[in-house]
Amino acid sequence: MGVVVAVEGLDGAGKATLVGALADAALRRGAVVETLAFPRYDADVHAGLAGEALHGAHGDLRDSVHAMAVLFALDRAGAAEDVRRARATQDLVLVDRYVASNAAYGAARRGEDVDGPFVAWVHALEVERLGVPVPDAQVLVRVPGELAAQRVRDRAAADPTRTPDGYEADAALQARCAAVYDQLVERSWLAPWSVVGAEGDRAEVTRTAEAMVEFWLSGSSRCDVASGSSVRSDTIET
Ligand SMILES: Nc1ncnc2c1ncn2[C@@H]1O[C@H](COP(=O)(O)OP(=O)(O)O)[C@@H](O)[C@H]1O
Ligand SMILES: Cc1cn([C@H]2C[C@H](O)[C@@H](COP(=O)(O)OP(=O)(O)O)O2)c(=O)[nH]c1=O
Repeated sequence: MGVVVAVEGLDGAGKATLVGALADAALRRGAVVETLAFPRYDADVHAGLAGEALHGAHGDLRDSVHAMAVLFALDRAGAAEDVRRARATQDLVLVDRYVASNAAYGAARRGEDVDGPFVAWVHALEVERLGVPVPDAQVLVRVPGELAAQRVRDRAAADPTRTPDGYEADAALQARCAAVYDQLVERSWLAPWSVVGAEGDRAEVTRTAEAMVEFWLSGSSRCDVASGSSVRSDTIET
């Protein structure tokens, strides 16, 4: 039975970069690894519609916080079997955005905090009703909002297919979302969290990834990280 780890954070935080480093670290350790990413824009019609709505299509669809969250949730429901199979056959399953993205972005859009109705609604919808598998651990890639926004702008400048979507272009939303993510961590919402800064260089990302993979795959009770690394894992439990 493998470990399912969801990697979360703002747009441009460095999630995909960390997922890549975690996968490399696990492979170097001889582990069998699978990587998934949500939304699955190309593989799932619900995600496809949500992605198009984020870029202004489908009338007022984007205006509805709940409608957008239902689409993202149905995308995950459609992948639930894949996640269960991966957990059964792999040592480590890395998921770039998962249920907590819906909780953080939806609550932020509604101006709610972690105790508001939206976060509870996401849990009831995705976990209790749709049967989306609960992850074993979650990682918040936490960087200052301005750095994440700059990375989104740089990415768009380098790749015209990555124009910022409606959420990415909304700095106030990203700031509220960062606050909700911090509350989700504080509450150990859904599963234990660890927090990683991604402001350092690539070598530091690699060191951090190696320490985290060692922790998950060894099942040790605490995560020893080289000094200078920015991982905070006191919320990890085994
Ligand atoms: N630790 C880091 N140091 C410097 N640049 C980074 C780091 N992590 C990510 N980046 C860069 O920031 C941008 C966004 O990273 P990415 O992993 O795609 O973020 P996300 O998946 O959270 O949107 C990319 O151009 C990436 O190369
Ligand atoms: C997966 C997911 C994403 N989102 C939001 C977060 C992002 O701002 C946006 C798009 O996801 P994102 O991961 O940024 O996709 P990409 O970088 O490929 O465009 O959707 C949710 O609100 N709920 C979810 O369940």
